Amino acid sequence: MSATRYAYLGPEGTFTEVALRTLPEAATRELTPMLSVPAALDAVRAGEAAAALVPIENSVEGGITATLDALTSGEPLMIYREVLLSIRFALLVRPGTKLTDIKTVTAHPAAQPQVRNWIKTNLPDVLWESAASNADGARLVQEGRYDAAFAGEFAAATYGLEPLVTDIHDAVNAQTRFVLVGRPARPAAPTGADKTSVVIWLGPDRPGALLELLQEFAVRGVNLMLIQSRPTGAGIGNYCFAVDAEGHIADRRVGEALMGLKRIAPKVRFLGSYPRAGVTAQDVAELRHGTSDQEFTEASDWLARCQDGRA
Ligand SMILES: O=C(O)C(=O)Cc1ccccc1
Repeated sequence: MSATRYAYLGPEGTFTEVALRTLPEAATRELTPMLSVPAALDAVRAGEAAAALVPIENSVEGGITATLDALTSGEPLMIYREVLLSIRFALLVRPGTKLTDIKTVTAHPAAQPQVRNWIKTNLPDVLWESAASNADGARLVQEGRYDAAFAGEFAAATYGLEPLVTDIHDAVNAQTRFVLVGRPARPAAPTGADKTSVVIWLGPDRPGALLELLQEFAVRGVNLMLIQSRPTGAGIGNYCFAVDAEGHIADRRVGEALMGLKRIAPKVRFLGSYPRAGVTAQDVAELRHGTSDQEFTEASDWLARCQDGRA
């Protein structure tokens, strides 16, 4: 693999590939499908790919744990972009298969909570087995290993299948969030609508430790967009916390919150500051009045004037 390639969760025909192709820079890169999220991230760590696009969160069940864990452990990596994609599944079958023929279905584990009700209504006795990705499930149906796969309708042609049912989605407006991950480097400059991701280890049992963590953000008016606990692997009760916060590490209040965390937590891993998908700087400014660096500077100048008797 060449170091300029972008890796992604493959094989060909995943939602991840569709998400990757929405990035303008993907048009100039060779795109290399990988069999799993850890394999895609390891290709980046090994310098075999410049970056990898992987699914990290969906609006139905939250964090995609395999991705969070692969970012939390191993050689550090950083997130440089995010992509949001609305997800609709199709039930892909070998040509000629009818709904009544289907005894087994497959897809990526993150697909299951998004189609569970549909299965209950339409295929109540079916056996579900997980696949490495939705396109991998389609490939397994082509091979005859399962009767049907939930995947993007666009994957049908690649695997010689046909969409028996389309537009399957238990939750309205189900979205999946993907992140473009590279080796650590300076984050892109703030855009005014940014997100910062960190993982925080709080150490052995200490009453109020999680509250202290949250306070570092709350007292500075930093909004949190995701907090997910993950086992550290060191036994029952040992967790770290993956946190997404609004803002950029170069924003004063976000930088100060991270410094606060560094002081109270035994270990903090900075996973990057990057532009938010689907939100503009104007949206953020309207929603978060009083939190920009400029407003901080004005308030601090006013305080200095008060202290000097010049207010
Ligand atoms: O990209 C894919 O096709 C995947 O397998 C990951 C996934 C799973 C569920 C919804 C969106 C993406």
